[in-house]
Amino acid sequence: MPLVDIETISRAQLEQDPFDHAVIPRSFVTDDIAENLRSEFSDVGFEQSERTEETRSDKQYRMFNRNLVTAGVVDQDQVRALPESWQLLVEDVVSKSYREAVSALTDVYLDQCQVEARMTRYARGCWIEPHTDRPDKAVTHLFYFNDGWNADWSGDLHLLRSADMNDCAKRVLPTTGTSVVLVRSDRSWHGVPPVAETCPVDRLALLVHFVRP
Ligand SMILES: O=C(O)CCC(=O)C(=O)O
Ligand SMILES: [Fe+2]
Repeated sequence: MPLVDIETISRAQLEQDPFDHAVIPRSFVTDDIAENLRSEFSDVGFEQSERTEETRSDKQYRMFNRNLVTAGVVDQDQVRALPESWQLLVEDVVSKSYREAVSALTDVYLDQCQVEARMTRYARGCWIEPHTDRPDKAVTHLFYFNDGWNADWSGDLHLLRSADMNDCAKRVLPTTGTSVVLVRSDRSWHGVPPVAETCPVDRLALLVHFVRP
């Protein structure tokens, strides 16, 4: 039995403004499953990843990552160390039924794509500047795992009309069960402003990418 709600994902509403995306408030089969994944989100095994040079050729960011699936291959050493709920979730994100659900929702052909998946933690000051994602990332699915999120903490997902973080069409708080599907295009601007210094918790997410070979 999948943990992700295949029916809900495949039948979610694809919005066109500011670019093709869907916000899914309840992405797991039950609230108990979502809550269990939240409570078992890892707090070890993350590596800091940062790019903040002023002389820049690519997007700037700071976050902590734990890679679970790379180029379609599950990192068994990482995944075996996870609690059972997260092992099952990794099985879901590499499954055929999940891929078909995301394809049905987005109308993007994903059969040739390789799945990548990583857990991220954004501590205070972590962020990612506005970007559209690499062109080979056909579709991205972001799952969030915070037990509530105060809008004053910043660090929420911004869907943008341009490369300007202030040119924001929609904001999504990173609360448990919420997920967001983004269809990559030259217009798919999004970013996460820095998590506020007053924020008492890390921002927790699972990022799934369908990458064209
Ligand atoms: O964590 C998020 O909400 C977005 C992250 C993102 O856009 C990325 O890593 O490319
Ligand atoms: Fe992104």
